[in-house]
Amino acid sequence: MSDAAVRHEGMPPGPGGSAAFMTWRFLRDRYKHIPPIHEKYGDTFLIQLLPGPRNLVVFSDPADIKEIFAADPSQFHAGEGNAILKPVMGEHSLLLTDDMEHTRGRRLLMPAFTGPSMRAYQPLVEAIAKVEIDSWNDGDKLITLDRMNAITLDVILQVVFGVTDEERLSVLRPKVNKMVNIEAKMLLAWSYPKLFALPPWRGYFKNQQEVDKLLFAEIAERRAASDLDGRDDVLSRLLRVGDTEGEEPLSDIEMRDQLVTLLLAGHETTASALSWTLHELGRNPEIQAKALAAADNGDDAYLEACLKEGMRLHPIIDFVARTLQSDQVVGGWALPRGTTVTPSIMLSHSREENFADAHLYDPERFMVGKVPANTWIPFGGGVRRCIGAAFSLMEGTVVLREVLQRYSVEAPKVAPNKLRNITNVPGDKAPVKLTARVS
Ligand code: HEM
Repeated sequence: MSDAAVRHEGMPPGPGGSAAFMTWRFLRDRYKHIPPIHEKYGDTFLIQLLPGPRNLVVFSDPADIKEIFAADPSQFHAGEGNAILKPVMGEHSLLLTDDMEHTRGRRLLMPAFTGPSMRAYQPLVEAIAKVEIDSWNDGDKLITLDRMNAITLDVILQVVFGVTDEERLSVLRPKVNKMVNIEAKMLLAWSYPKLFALPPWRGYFKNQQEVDKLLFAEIAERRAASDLDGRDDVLSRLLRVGDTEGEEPLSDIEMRDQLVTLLLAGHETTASALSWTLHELGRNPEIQAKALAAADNGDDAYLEACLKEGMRLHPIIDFVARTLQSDQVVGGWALPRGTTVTPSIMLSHSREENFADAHLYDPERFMVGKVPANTWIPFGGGVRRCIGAAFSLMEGTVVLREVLQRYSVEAPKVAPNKLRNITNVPGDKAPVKLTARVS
């Protein structure tokens, strides 16, 4: 038990009732169902979810969220909650591991995601965006989610995996696209392995084996490449780390698991953030006018603010989770071992005391020093904070700049939230009408 003071009796309040019904509501449309529960029960509440049922305590007060992110990671596990993804991501995935293996993965991966590396990735991201935008025309109805997904997939393949040869890319693209599309029914096979013998599960896993084969071949070839030291992609950087960090370098299987993790964690998330941002700019002409000027003047700070505000208003992932390995006092509540504590990103981002007129899209909030700590948390926090946060902000800013230099956008109607896999995407894929800008 931690030594923080207990301030409340028993478990936090919550809606009770059937766990099956709560689970169904949570999986189906939590964007609609969680806010009224928050309104009724306050900043901390308990919901029960299947299987189990297990207790999930949702937190939205910034002080409690700070406490969870700063807590001892050996007692607040994040990896075990993602175990369902093991058959795809692999047992060494950064998302799935805890304790020493997680610390090792983080230490080896981190250098590829810090400032100097970010600057090296920019020119290729820019080039990938330009190729996509060259295929657009004045007056087109652009399905932003699809087109942003095309860009972010190529960014992962070229900038992260380092595959730039067009012939290889055309083999990888459709296979990797199939792999990232993890529908709920695919997850069923992981609980009932006999399903693997039947279509569509058989097809999904055969495809995964083909992607793995290609990745192992790429890793082997790159290890032996004479130009490894001069290469800028993430895979090459990961192959170079090891000895200097005082760690065994990543093995081929670890490398494969981390690459698939970066693909699954970094592709659709960044595409959704971009799609929501273009949608909001298309709904707010005055803000868009500022963003167009920022794109023309190289004012990346304003473009980044547009992206951050898009992620605030439309959290791409709506909560993160930590499972208690021992009895703990969290936010003044004495919670038993096994409880899952979840900082709610969705509720944090909609707090009026932190974000006045929280329902409005207003990038100005992110212009230097205005957002209080632990209130804007789209990337989670603590030792598990998204390792790709700086990467996705760099990528998103570059793509926005390239798009807005060439086109203004107009969004016909408000897009609904839709959960796809675990990502909050615009339900109608956020179409916009493109108008070419005269340069
Ligand atoms: C808008 C884009 C993105 C969003 C909203 C996002 C969000 C998140 C969130 C909420 C977490 C969990 C953090 C926690 O538990 O506290 C996470 C973890 C992670 N993300 Fe991202 N992410 C994005 C882009 C990326 C990119 C581009 C990459 C890599 C190329 C990436 C790789 C990862 C990895 C490897 C983890 C696991 C970190 C760990 O457990 O130590 N993400 N991300």
